[in-house]
Amino acid sequence: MGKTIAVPEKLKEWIIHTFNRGISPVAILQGMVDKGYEAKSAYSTIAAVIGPDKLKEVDLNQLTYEYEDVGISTTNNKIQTSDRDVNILLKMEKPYILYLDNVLSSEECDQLIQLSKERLKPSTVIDQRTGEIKLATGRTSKGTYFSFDENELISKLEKRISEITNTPVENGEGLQVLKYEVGEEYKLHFDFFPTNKVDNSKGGQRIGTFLLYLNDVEAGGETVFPKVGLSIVPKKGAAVFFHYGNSKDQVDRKSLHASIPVSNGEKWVATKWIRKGKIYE
Ligand SMILES: O=C(O)CCC(=O)C(=O)O
Ligand SMILES: [Fe+2]
Repeated sequence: MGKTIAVPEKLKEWIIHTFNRGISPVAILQGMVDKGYEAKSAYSTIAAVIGPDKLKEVDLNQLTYEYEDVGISTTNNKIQTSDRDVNILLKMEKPYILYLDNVLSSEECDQLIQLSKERLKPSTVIDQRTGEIKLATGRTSKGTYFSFDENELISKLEKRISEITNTPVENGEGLQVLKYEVGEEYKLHFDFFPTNKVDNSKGGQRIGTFLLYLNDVEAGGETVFPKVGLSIVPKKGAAVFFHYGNSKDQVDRKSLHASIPVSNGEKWVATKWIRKGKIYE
């Protein structure tokens, strides 16, 4: 026989009301955990009110993120790499975020933009009337990838990122460069993979993102973390590093983020997603 638990009347009403509004039991559970309920007791409470079968898919392990030491020493207000001193402008613990300046020189930013420009292909669409491929109007967002160790500049940056983040270069995915024009954005998202879609043969889950700002943006284009009300203003040569995966394969949902629309000028960024283990041999 299952344990009977006494659920306060108000809480019971709230759970039933929320469930009847179409909110999924998992979201109700997440909401209770976010409000401070312990995951297991929130689970038993909801199970007692609407039935345990509704919570079958829930992975309790993913409900509360355990913060671990990321292994980056920040006591000197800077991080020393073999070719550069990087300044720490901001530190946040939960989620773990560092805003760093002087990560790239102005020349390195320009070089990376230049190299990317050559490979950005204008977005195309198929003309619905004639079937011909034509340039898309209004869709100007573009991106490109550099493969691991692709050229001298990329290798130098990969080494620097690895030293700053204290992760092996082999854990980093190929650098992605994105260009946003006025009005373009990157809507709210997580960078980690859905926890049931992790490929352990390729380094496993993503655990961190190293985002480099390659130019100064005239207006807009901030990287925002709405769960903690943080907005990072792009600055040429600066970078934001956020960490969201631990040794228990949990992911930090506080790392939700977006790039808000550019309102004036353009925005260039380079992203390196870092996995838990080695992607390449
Ligand atoms: O451009 C930004 O500020 C955010 C980019 C981003 O979230 C990503 O590349 O995953
Ligand atoms: Fe992202």
